[in-house]
Amino acid sequence: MEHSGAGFLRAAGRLARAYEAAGSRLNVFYGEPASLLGRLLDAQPDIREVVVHEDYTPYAIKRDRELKEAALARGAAFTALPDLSLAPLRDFHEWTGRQAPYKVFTPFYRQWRAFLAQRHTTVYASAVSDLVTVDAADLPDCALPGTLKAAMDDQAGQAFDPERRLRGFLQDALARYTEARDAYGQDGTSRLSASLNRGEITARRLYAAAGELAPHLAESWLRQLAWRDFYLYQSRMDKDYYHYEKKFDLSGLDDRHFAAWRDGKTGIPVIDAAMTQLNETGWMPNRLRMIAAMFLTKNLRCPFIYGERYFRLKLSDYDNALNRGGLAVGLVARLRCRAVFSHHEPRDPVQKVRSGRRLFARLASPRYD
Ligand SMILES: Cc1cc2nc3c(=O)[nH]c(=O)nc-3n(C[C@H](O)[C@H](O)[C@H](O)COP(=O)(O)OP(=O)(O)OC[C@H]3O[C@@H](n4cnc5c(N)ncnc54)[C@H](O)[C@@H]3O)c2cc1C
Repeated sequence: MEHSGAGFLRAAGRLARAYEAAGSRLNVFYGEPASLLGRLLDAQPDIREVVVHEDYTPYAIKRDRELKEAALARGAAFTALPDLSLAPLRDFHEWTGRQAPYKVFTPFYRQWRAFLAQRHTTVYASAVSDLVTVDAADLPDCALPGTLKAAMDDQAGQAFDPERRLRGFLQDALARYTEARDAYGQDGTSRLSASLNRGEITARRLYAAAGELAPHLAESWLRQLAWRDFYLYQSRMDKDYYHYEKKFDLSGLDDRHFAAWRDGKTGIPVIDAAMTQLNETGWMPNRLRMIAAMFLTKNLRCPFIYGERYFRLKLSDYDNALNRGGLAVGLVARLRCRAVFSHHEPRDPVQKVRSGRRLFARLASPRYD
């Protein structure tokens, strides 16, 4: 199973055990979401409201529309909370007073900081023990299949606590973050992306904790959280975001070198080390994701969708909007705006990765010793 899927199920398992410890129950069903919800509401007429977290991928938008229809058809209210991003994106866009959405990061970032300074939404205060749950175990034919159940019951990483990781990072590592985040031989970033993406901790909590524990140090870290919001914003506002491959002509590109890239056999140490790290651990630091994606699309001239699909299978923190943003931005920028593309591109990429980046290559891939 994919790294990110397994991670999601393990996180769901941790949540189920937290409910159990609080004397209640997390009900998990397997099947087509809207039809399951309909069956659940029919079986439990006391449920008056269905609450979900807003999500912006094409699949999620369609799923949530169908869930809403199923709820309303049975007289239950439907509420979608906009808490995936740090700034609620619809409110933010209205607040800016703009017609056209931002397409460039820096002006977006300036307004985003100003918006948060004025209107930061605080973290929800409810704990698992505050929530009332029902026992819906008798809904027939919708138990998790065995492999998914096993992944949910897998207690590897049981002790992982995103809140503890967050506090540890803010107290011990944030002071070095600006230098360390691109020094990929070190472990200088928070490693909270997977927890954020599967909803174990929210961006709001990160923002609040940074304000409490290290306000004077947090700017360059908040800038990275702004990138996350920027891609989520683009994914909502840009109607082509999930369809660039249909919009642009990729016919001049080809996949001849994709297998070498995927298997870490390009002969360029830093690329091979980065891909080896990904293949063996499900992780790759941000700067290496940028370099590996650029190398695939620009140097090897491979369509970005190959890299996108491969990262989807392998990244433990895979997220559709962020992965597509990271990968497609090079392509779109190259087609629309050369200056932005060049900004990310080393002047002579092959030379630069060959000369300057051997340390990481040796750490992650001993065959380069
Ligand atoms: C090609 C490519 C693919 C990517 N795919 C994903 C993906 O599938 N899932 C994913 O979560 N991130 C993705 N990113 C963004 C980024 O690489 C990761 O979020 C980051 O490496 C996570 O490490 P961290 O939690 O230690 O981040 P930190 O440096 O501690 O940053 C804090 C948080 O800010 C956000 N963030 C940091 N850098 C970026 C960035 N460049 N873009 C957007 N958000 C960012 C993340 O949510 C991160 O957890 C991708 C980037 C590229 C270039």
